[in-house]
Amino acid sequence: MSSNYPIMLRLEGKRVVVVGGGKVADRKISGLLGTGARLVVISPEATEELRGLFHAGKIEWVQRQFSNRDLQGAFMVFAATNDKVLNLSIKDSAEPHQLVMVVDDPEESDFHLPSVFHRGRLSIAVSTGGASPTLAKKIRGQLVRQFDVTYEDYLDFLFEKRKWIIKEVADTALKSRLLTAIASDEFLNSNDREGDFRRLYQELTF
Ligand SMILES: C[C@@]1(CC(=O)O)c2cc3[nH]c(cc4nc(cc5[nH]c(cc(n2)[C@H]1CCC(=O)O)[C@@](C)(CC(=O)O)[C@@H]5CCC(=O)O)C(CC(=O)O)=C4CCC(=O)O)c(CCC(=O)O)c3CC(=O)O
Ligand SMILES: NC(=O)C1=CN([C@@H]2O[C@H](COP(=O)(O)OP(=O)(O)OC[C@H]3O[C@@H](n4cnc5c(N)ncnc54)[C@H](O)[C@@H]3O)[C@@H](O)[C@H]2O)C=CC1
Repeated sequence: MSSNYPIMLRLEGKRVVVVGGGKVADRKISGLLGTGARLVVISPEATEELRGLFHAGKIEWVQRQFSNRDLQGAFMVFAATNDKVLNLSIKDSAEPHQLVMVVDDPEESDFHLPSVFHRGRLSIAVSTGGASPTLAKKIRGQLVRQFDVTYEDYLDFLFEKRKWIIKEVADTALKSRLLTAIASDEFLNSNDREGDFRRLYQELTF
């Protein structure tokens, strides 16, 4: 069995087409909100949530059955209807470069989704490779407790400090010591990260 290759996609401005407007389409769309993708749902029916998103201008809803031309210009496609034959034919009519997920056929899909949560810049994704989405969800629940909201501010601190270190510190040994130090539990749990960083920098440079 070949292994899957995890990546973090930047979808800003890209057309993402979800065919179907049921519970599964709904969950896929909610994971895509906030990515900046141009979200298009093609389906004669849609859930309450999807209708709400359409009325709020967050998604486009083409209220009719799927037609092959809907795939034009799509970067990513979810074949998420309750019609297995149609879902497969959507995959068949896509261009080879389009990323297609067939929600009821993992083997025919170019990708599948992990169970995800975000703490600001930190994203944690769990995948069981199709073995058990339920287990992926359960493991996510365990990690949510372990990686609490503290990480949100902490990641912002790391982001800013790392940018500063890369720009200001030329010495590679010092750079590496600083980057290692700020990624420690001491900084995670500190009440005064800025102060601790100043002190550490002084210790190491004077
Ligand atoms: C292959 C994959 C492709 C894909 O990405 O869709 C896929 C496929 C299928 N899912 C099915 C069922 C369920 N999926 C969920 C939930 C989630 N499914 C997700 C991902 C994936 N699902 C990919 C594999 C990920 C992995 O293995 O790690 C999550 C993680 C992410 C997301 O959807 O955003 C999200 C949890 C999010 C969260 O809350 O954290 C639940 C539980 C629930 O709803 O509570 C059930 C019912 C219980 C059960 O079956 O376990 C069926 C059977 C349909 C049928 O019975 O016909 C298929 C089709 C098949 O397996 O053939
Ligand atoms: N990958 C995943 O995470 C999961 C996948 N599934 C699979 O996903 C399928 C869909 O599940 P639900 O969303 O619960 O079904 P659903 O019955 O709630 O929704 C199906 C949707 O497809 C639309 N549809 C039907 N024919 C269409 C057409 N010709 N063109 C456009 N839209 C059309 C319907 O209007 C409806 O909105 C199920 O059959 C199941 O096998 C189920 C659970 C999880």
